[in-house]
Amino acid sequence: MDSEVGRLRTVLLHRPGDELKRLTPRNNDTLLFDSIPWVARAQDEHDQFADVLRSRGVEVLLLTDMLCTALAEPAAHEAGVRAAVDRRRLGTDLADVVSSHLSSVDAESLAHALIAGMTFEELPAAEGASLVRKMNHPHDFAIDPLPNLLFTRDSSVWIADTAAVASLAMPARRRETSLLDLIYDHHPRFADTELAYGSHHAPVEGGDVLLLAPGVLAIGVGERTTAAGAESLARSVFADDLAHTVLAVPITQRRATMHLDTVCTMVDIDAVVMYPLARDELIAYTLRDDNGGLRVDGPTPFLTAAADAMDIDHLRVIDTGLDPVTAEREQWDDGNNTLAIAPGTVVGYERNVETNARLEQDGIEVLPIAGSELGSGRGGPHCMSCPISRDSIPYQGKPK
Ligand SMILES: NC(=O)NCCC[C@H](N)C(=O)O
Repeated sequence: MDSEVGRLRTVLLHRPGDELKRLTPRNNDTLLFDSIPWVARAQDEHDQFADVLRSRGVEVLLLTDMLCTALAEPAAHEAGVRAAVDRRRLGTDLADVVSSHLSSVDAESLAHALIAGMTFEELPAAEGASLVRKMNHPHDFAIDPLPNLLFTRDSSVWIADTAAVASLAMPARRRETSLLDLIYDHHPRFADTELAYGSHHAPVEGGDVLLLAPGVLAIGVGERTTAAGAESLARSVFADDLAHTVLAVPITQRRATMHLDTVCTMVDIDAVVMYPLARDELIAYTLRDDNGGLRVDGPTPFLTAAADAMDIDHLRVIDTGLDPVTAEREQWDDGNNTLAIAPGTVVGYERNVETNARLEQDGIEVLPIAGSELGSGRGGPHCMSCPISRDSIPYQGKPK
């Protein structure tokens, strides 16, 4: 997979489940949701998203199904139990109880515990006293839920035929990558898949990684991905021959712009939808391999650096919204966060009326989906999808 826009063949989604039912007004900020979603409606909206993709010939893999299949293998089941049980939180006695309970349950129940977490009152009864059990409220989490698993773009990103497991920055999301490790290591579908990066490296989240063109990556550096992460992913993709140029793009460190894909996504081979303020302000450092070392040039304006690296005259930019206020509102509601399913065809939230109209005016087909509940986690179609296979795009470079 060498672009963000080649015809989408296979994508990994996560249909939200009981983990969303764990959100309360007391924990939603820590768990990175802006409000408490209506879970059944969020599931309907997600089903509609998956159906739109299927109707266009995309194979949709669901993370829970993939995890259950992976966990059917005994080694994966053991690794899953280890990933669920935090001995520092539970203490030795209770950790042993929880481990032995989870070791005895089937793959579906273990997957449920890994995704939806477990409260203290849901733990199995056991002989003997546990101070930890006594001193925690029954509704406290013994295993944290993972409501942000919905945003499969962030936990892993495919570059060429390689799956790069991310290194997530926020404590509420860190354990997600252990589930991706289980799937990529143990699901038969990925037996021959090369793996890259991983959670032991400096922070990189997939929503910051955009495949601008074959061999060209842009990596946002901001609230989630650090400069060390961008440098380390650049070294890794150069060493594996997955890219020749990486653009490290500083983005404002705040929630509205937590990832590069919140301000810019590709909608065609040579076009992006972009937040106007970002268009004027974004810069990029250009990283290339220098005989095993790194060469860093710039900064230069992002759009110039991108066109140079992509070897095209210029990158077409379609603005979010109509006026600055509409643009700000629609950027917040993920108007920029489109998922391309082919060059010039994208999925976008229906609520971003002005941005979608601009896209259509510029010849981009928009397949609208509802997102009133899904959007409460602050992520759109691009965040909610991890493309695994796309057709190659025709070479766009200028004739030499
Ligand atoms: N690529 C993205 O922008 N993903 C959205 C992630 C939203 C999630 N609630 C988070 O804060 O990480």
